[in-house]
Amino acid sequence: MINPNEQQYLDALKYVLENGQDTGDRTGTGMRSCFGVTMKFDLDKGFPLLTTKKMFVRGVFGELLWFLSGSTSNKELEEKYNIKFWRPWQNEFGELPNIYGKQWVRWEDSRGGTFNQIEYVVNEIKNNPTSRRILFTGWNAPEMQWEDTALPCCHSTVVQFYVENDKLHMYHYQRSGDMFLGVPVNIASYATLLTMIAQQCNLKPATITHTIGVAHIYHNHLEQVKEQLSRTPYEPPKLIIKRKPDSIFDYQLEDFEVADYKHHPLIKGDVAV
Ligand SMILES: Nc1nc(=O)c2c([nH]1)NC[C@@H]1CN(c3ccc(C(=O)N[C@@H](CCC(=O)O)C(=O)O)cc3)CN21
Ligand SMILES: O=c1ccn([C@H]2C[C@H](O)[C@@H](COP(=O)(O)O)O2)c(=O)[nH]1
Repeated sequence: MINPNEQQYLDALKYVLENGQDTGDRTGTGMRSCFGVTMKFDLDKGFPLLTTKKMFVRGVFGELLWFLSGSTSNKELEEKYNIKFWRPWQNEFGELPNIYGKQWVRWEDSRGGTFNQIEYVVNEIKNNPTSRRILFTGWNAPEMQWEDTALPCCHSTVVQFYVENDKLHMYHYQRSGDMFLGVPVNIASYATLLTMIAQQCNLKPATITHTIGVAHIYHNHLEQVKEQLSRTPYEPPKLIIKRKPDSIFDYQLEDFEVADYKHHPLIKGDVAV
C-alpha cells in the first residue's frame, strides 16, 4: 500500500459516512456520528499529512507552537503566525480563555501554583521511561464548565507516552472530532508533537493510536467527504526538523519543513461554530 497512514483516516471517514447516526448537534448544523473510532499511525511509514486534499501546513505547525507557548491569545496566533481559523471563538479581548495552552503548560493548581505538563512528560520520558504515568490532559474538568471557556478541550483529552527500547509511542484520546476539518489538522499536529518530543529525548517517533469519542461528519460536509473519498492518496510527505533546539519550548516555525508533499486540490468546507 502506498500510504497506509492516510488509509487509516480515509477508512475511518468512510466508516462514519456509511454507518453514522444522523442527529442534530450543539451548533445547529446537524451531524452524522459514530462513537469510538480508532486509527493507528506509524511514523516510520511517513508523516501523516493528508494528500487527498491540500492541507494548511503553516496552520498545523503554528497552532502547535502557539499551544506550547502557553498562549490562549487568538490575537497572538493571528499576528505571529497569520492563522485565522480560531477567530469565531475569540472574546472581545481577542482571547480564548482556558484552552489548550493554559492547560498544557500552566495548569493552575489548588495551591496557587502552576504545573507544566509538557515539561513533566519530557522529563519522565528521559529519566523514568518505564513509568506508567507519562501523560498529559487538556481536560481541566471544572474549568471546562466555566462560562467564559472558549471551547472545552477536544483533542488532548488524554495523551499518554510509552518507551519501547529506542522508540517512543503515543496514545491520543480525543473526545470529539470534526472528521472533515479538524481531525486532519489534529492528526498532523500530534505526529509533529511526537516527533519533537522524541527528538528531545533522543528516541525515534513510532506509533500513534488515535481514538476519537464522537467522530462526526457535519451535514454540510457530506459532499466534500464523498469528493475526498473518490481520490487516491499519493505517497506521504516527510517531516523535517532542521535543528535540535535546547528544549521542547524553543522550536520556531522555520525549524519545520515538509518535503515531497504531493497533494490533490483544496476542498473547502464551512466550519460549524
Ligand atoms: N466545528 C469545529 N471544527 C473544528 O475542527 C474546530 C472547531 N469547530 N473549533 C475550534 C477549532 C478550530 N479548528 C479549525 C477551524 C477551521 C479550520 C479550517 O477551516 N481549515 C481549512 C483551512 C483554513 C485556512 O486556510 O485558514 C482547511 O481546509 O483545512 C480548521 C480547523 C479546529 N477546531
Ligand atoms: O482541534 C479540534 C477542535 C475542535 N474540533 C471540533 C469537534 C466539534 O465539531 C467541535 C467542538 O464542539 P463540541 O460540541 O465541544 O464537541 O470542534 C475538532 O475536531 N478538532
